[in-house]
Amino acid sequence: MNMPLKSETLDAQPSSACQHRQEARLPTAAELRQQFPADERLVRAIAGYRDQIRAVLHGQDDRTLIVMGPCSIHDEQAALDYATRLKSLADDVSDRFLIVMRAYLEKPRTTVGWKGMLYDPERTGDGNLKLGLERSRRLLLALSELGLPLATEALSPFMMDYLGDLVSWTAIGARTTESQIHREMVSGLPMPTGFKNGTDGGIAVAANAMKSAAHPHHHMGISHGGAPAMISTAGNPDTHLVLRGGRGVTNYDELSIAKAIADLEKASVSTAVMVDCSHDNACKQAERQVVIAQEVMAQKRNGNSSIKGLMLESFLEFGRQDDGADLIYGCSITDPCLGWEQTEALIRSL
Ligand SMILES: O=C[C@H](O)[C@H](O)COP(=O)(O)O
Ligand SMILES: C=C(OP(=O)(O)O)C(=O)O
Repeated sequence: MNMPLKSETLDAQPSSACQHRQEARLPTAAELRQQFPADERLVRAIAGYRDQIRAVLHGQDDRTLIVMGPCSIHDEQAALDYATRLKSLADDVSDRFLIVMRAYLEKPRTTVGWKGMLYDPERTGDGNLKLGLERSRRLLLALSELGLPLATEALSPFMMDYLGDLVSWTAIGARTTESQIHREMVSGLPMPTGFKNGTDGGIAVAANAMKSAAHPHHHMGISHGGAPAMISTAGNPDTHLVLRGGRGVTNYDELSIAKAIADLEKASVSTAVMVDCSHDNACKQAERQVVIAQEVMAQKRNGNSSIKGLMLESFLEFGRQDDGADLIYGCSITDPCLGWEQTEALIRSL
């Protein structure tokens, strides 16, 4: 049975090829960037943010990198409101902390679920990548205009071609750190990148990922102009581990961090570590992030110079809600987040 095709479909496929999929044209990365361009001033600012993050990771800047913001963005206005507050806080604490906003547009799912604004901006379940790409790029431009460095999770290997010029730090998630395709992609990325430990808590996959991503690769891809291409990458020297716990076991305590650093040393990769205070470290209880962040910062103050950063999931309102009618403004529809008051109090207390 052939599925009915939506508008702007591609040329007819041989019948055996179209039984299980349909295709709809998307703008090329070059087209989207041309439609929503980043001006010279923004490009320079983003290059500067990336350099600052590198300096923290390589120990030339003593500040702590904090990647913080909503688990996912579903409402542009709420993201902008959050960013406005965050920018003012970031400026106040800029002598101690380099704050980067989580502007996560893609969500990796354990099985199925909403995959983020990029895929399904109207959350109908039908998917609309064309609109998702446009809204995502417009939002990243608007957030960048506020003067904040931005972070994403790089899930689709094609996303960075569309949006990567607006991103200062990115993560490869726990579910994809072992993927060769993601390691190849990181090898060609112009920004510092954190590899999460695996969902089982394993550090070796992240250490292997860092090794692989530091190397040049040749891989299949799509050019900015939209043609199939062999992509050749130079290797990314600015990767690091993100500890996020695994299988309900945390890994932010002194012993776990020391063990992770020893594993990184053994693998001869960077020992720079960021602790994700959420996910399995918080056992999905957002409020736990507060004590975790305080404990990790105490370890750093006590001399653990490998600890370079924290990740926090935070939004305007505490907790999470199921998607549907009558949504609470500024409350996560994926993982639970700290609310703004708690977030601000935490950062100032650190
Ligand atoms: O960060 C968000 C989630 O932890 C991740 O996307 C997995 O979500 P799920 O287990 O609800 O699918
Ligand atoms: C999905 C995320 O994290 P992890 O890959 O650690 O589950 C995230 O940070 O949003």
